[in-house]
Amino acid sequence: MQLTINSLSKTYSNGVKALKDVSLNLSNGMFGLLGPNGAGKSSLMRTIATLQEADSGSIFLDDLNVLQDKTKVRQLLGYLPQEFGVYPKISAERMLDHIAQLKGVGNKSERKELVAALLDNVNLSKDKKKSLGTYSGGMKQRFGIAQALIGNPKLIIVDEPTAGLDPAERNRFYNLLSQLGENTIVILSTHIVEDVSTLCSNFAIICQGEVLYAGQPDNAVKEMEGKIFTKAISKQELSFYQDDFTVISTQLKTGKLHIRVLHESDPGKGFLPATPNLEDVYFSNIATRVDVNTI
Ligand SMILES: Nc1ncnc2c1ncn2[C@@H]1O[C@H](COP(=O)(O)OP(=O)(O)OP(=O)(O)O)[C@@H](O)[C@H]1O
Repeated sequence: MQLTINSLSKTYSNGVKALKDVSLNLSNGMFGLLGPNGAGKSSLMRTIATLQEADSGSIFLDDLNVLQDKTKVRQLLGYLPQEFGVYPKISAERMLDHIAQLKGVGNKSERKELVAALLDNVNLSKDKKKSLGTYSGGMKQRFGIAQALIGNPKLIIVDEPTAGLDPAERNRFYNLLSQLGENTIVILSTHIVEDVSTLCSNFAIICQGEVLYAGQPDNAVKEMEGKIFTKAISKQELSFYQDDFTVISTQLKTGKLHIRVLHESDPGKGFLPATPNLEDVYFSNIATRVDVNTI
């Protein structure tokens, strides 16, 4: 399948331009949509999920016009929104059975089998009788994936799923997501660079409603080779370095400020060459729009 987004724009009634001429091409596999808070990720996800209108532009899932044929799109869609409410007193098993019924799985024994397979898939079988209100953040997210998988969706959208998960739960969630990508388009919206480097074969960086970069994580990192340099400085010197260099990240460690700069060639002045990573790609792109130095 192919998801083709062409020149999509959206301005909210308060004047915020959430999407500005966004164009992206997605194929089967995991696609990371990376951007800071307020970048426009959720606006894009909600538009693809047919939950809100765009002002202009088009989205096609193969030949299907997403912005017009909403009912057909919803039959192919699995959506895990950023915030989703659960009925606290109902068990995961009963809730999944109910959602499966709503999604048209009428036969009771078929539903039972489906729910058991889903619970097993997201590793919640042993907790299936517990009420959803007692679930941890990670368990809720895994339940969210289970409900999104009902009906064998061809397009799965997960909006910032790992925010707030502890490392073990995040790993469990990564493992679950990485099994999904092969025959479906999975769009993972996140502000966590590690989510993309761990899971995604393709990604885009979005900031202030615009796509700043689209490509493969490995290639993006390769393009940075020989251009990232690091130096430990005192905190007071930062503004001086910011005047002369593109400082893309700062990290305070044992009283020293470790800065990373983007520079076409060795800047000298005590800088050391550094091995680039996806965070460098991310910060060097968004540094053109927002202040990335947070001390
Ligand atoms: N319904 C709305 N009405 C007005 N402005 C909105 C609405 N929804 C979002 N915005 C604004 O649009 C911009 C993009 O928001 P959006 O939620 O799409 O970004 P995001 O990348 O998902 O951010 P976050 O990671 O914080 O969820 C922000 O400036 C936000 O305040």
